[in-house]
Amino acid sequence: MRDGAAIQDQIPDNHCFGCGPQNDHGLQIKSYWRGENESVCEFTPLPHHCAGPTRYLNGGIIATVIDCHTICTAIADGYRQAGRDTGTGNKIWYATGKLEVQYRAPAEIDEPVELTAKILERTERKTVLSCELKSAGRLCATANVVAVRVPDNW
Ligand SMILES: CCCCCCCCCCCCCC(=O)SCCNC(=O)CCNC(=O)[C@H](O)C(C)(C)COP(=O)(O)OP(=O)(O)OC[C@H]1O[C@@H](n2cnc3c(N)ncnc32)[C@H](O)[C@@H]1OP(=O)(O)O
Repeated sequence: MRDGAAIQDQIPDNHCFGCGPQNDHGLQIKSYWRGENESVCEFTPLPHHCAGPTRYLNGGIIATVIDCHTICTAIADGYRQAGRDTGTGNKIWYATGKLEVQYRAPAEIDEPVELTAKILERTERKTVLSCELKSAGRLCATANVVAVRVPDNW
């Protein structure tokens, strides 16, 4: 279950490698709200996203999709807290202040990965989130992320 349009398709001017619709060479992940404080994302790896062994997903790609899914969730939440639809009015941006990933099991390269992010805490300047990444139903990575609000000229 997921709510509404993809968060990334509502955030303007995003050229990020992991989540920017404007980046033709990027991963272009898509995240969706699932209720008030939770969001989900499904990403299908390509063969060249592999680790050393070709059957497993590269750890940097795992960190990137977690980073982008959680930061885009923080951005969309910033708009929600301001009482606006995502992407409307003055731009709201967050950058990654902290990204702590624990790799618990290898993720299969030929299976989609499923991410679930949860907002744990929010203040004026930062949003703290947790994230789980699963592959074929198995928990492969967990993360703690601090998203810090940054100005438009960051
Ligand atoms: C136009 C902008 C575009 C932005 C890109 C969007 C692309 C779309 C999505 C892209 C998706 C991909 C996204 C990417 O890849 S973003 C690219 C990767 N990230 C970076 O390059 C960030 C580089 N760092 C900075 O710019 C600054 O250091 C930041 C902005 C992070 C903080 O700046 P500053 O130091 O001035 O902030 P502050 O001192 O006022 O603190 C504010 C609050 O934050 C808390 N805190 C700070 N750091 C940390 C930390 N390390 N751990 C824990 N907490 C931390 C701090 O305690 C305080 O909390 P509190 O004490 O108030 O409770």
